[in-house]
Amino acid sequence: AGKRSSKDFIFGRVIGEGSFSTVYLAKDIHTSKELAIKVCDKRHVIREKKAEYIKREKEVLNMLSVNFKATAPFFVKLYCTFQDPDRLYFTLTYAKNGELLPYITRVGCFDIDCTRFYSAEILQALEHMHSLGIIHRDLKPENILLNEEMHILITDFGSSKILNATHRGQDVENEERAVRRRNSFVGTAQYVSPELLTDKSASPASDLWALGCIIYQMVAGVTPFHAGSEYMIFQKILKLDYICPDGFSPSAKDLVDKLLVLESSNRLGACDKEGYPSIKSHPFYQGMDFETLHQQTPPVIS
Ligand SMILES: NC(=O)Nc1ccc2c(c1)=C(Cc1cc(-c3cccc(C(=O)NCCN4CCCCC4)c3)c[nH]1)C(=O)N=2
Repeated sequence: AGKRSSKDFIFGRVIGEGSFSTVYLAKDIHTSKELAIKVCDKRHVIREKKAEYIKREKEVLNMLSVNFKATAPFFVKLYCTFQDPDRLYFTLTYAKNGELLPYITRVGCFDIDCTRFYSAEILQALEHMHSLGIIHRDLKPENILLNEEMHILITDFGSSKILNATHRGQDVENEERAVRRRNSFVGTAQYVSPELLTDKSASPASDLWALGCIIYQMVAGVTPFHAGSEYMIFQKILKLDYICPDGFSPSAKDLVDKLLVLESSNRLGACDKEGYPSIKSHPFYQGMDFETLHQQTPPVIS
């Protein structure tokens, strides 16, 4: 098939809103397949100087589909991109059951089986992403989607970072640190790691911090750091000011306490060489078979 255009699709309702994109449910008129199409307004992207983020998202989505891993199929796919004079279009996987967030809030909090299963799928996805040098940097339940079979699909790589494999000299490091200081990017307040707030240096351990926040949220029904303003949330993060309420599973608390560590290199898994064996071997995941998660029937969220 030649280059696609918006004429190849029937656009339906809005199923997602980003700061400079809108996601529509759409149907491919040739195959009747349902898709999600992320549409970016070119003028808005240019005015907000976000072209770099758009390019990065496309690069990361292509890396993830070229390096597909059967035991970690936990990412939206990018099928094709096209543009017209005013907009950019990304055709992506449609996740029929939408975002993970409403499932957590609707039932108040997850039981231990659901928390173990869904945090294990997120960990499996992080292991694969990080093995490719990709850091998500804005991991949160709104960016974790659920397909028809209720398995996760991670999305929104607009804030991600790709670590380059080549060795960098100190001068490059200094220059990059200067760029970071100018770089205003931080993720979503409740899930942002301390290092992103202080010296803007993101590492794969920044996603492990977000995983800790998400596990806490699944067990407690609320995020560990919450306050009336982003500024107050940041203060709580930098002081590690959170508590696990009574009744919080002791093994989940032990795991959360080992991920929500201010010094990124001291987080559980941060020093693992390949993947995250020290997180996978934590008692909270006792008996979990990470390699076959995608073939397991997810526990019913109730
Ligand atoms: N920033 C981004 O990249 N955003 C993206 C990218 C790709 C993508 C994306 C967002 C998607 C978002 C999405 C949203 C939804 C959705 C929106 C609103 C309602 C529902 C819905 O009702 N689903 C049925 C399950 N509900 C869930 C909530 C409790 C009641 C039952 C789904 C389905 N898929 C998607 O399917 N594919």
